[in-house]
Amino acid sequence: MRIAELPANEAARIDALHSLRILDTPREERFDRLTRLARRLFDVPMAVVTMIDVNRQWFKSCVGLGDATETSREVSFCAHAILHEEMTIVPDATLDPRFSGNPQVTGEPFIRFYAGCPIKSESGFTLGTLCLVDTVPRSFDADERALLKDLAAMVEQELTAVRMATIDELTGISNRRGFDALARHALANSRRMDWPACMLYFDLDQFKQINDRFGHAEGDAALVDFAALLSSSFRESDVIARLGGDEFAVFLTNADLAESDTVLAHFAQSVREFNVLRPRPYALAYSVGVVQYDAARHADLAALQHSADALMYERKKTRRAQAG
Ligand SMILES: Nc1nc2c(ncn2[C@@H]2O[C@H](COP(=O)(O)OP(=O)(O)OP(=O)(O)O)[C@@H](O)[C@H]2O)c(=O)[nH]1
Repeated sequence: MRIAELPANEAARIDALHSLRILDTPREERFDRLTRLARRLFDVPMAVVTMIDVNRQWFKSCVGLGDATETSREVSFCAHAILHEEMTIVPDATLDPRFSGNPQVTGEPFIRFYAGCPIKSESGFTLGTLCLVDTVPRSFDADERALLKDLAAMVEQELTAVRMATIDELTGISNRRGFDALARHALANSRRMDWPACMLYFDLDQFKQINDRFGHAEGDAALVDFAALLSSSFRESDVIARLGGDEFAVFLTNADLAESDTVLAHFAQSVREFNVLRPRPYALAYSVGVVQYDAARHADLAALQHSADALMYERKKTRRAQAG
């Protein structure tokens, strides 16, 4: 078995993949219908949409592989397929030195045939593949190649649709819909693992004044700056979003109130430094409410969000009163 080398643009490719925020999201019918269709059209037992992450291949959708959601990158056929512009066809894996000793060939699920068509991001990075797998050797003619390419293009369209529906166009972080999906998933995970989780609800102070005094474009720039400060201060595993207007939220997994306060202090310092080092005609200021998830108080994510919003509003009122 040969382990695939890394693509030349690996760091930028991983950034592009992570910015889609699709990894570890739940299964979606829009992708499942394409893998089901592929399995039927090509009469293969397995069809998968994979994303090649740093150390693993993660399945956005798979039929015929049971409940598997990922494998290590080392044993991934698709880690090889993403190195090529054209699709990768392996008629018989036992005869291919890259794969003959692969545990997925020598053992379950006994892969023999593989066809993987690269899936690209809108910016042109190969994120993963749409692949077909069979347990018997087979050939793949020109018509079949064209058909697989068409299906891969449909997967790319769905990825674009997901991005457009879940990412805030101005700031590039998740929008409300993206936040709801990712944070709900993260909350379910925290409950299962019995981890603490916190919701942080931010609202910029006096934001309307930035628009009124310096123009809408400057207001937009302030929102972009704030989103970038959030993104650089929190972990990649945290869910960061612009919920709308000048409201932002962060969902912290495996963090209690004390840890949230530490992270928030670090964030406040970053904002202070930003205001000094990148002087704009105004300073960024915000109010924030932090609430730790408590199953007895919060029936669901919406209830948690509501508590954090209410607390933020209390803080804002206090700040306003103090400002006089
Ligand atoms: N530039 C810009 N402005 C926006 C955008 N979305 C909403 N706004 C403006 O954001 C402002 C939000 O107002 P508020 O949060 O009520 O005002 P504020 O001045 O921050 O008030 P406080 O939160 O009480 O300090 C409104 O004036 C909206 O028009 C956007 O995408 N870009």
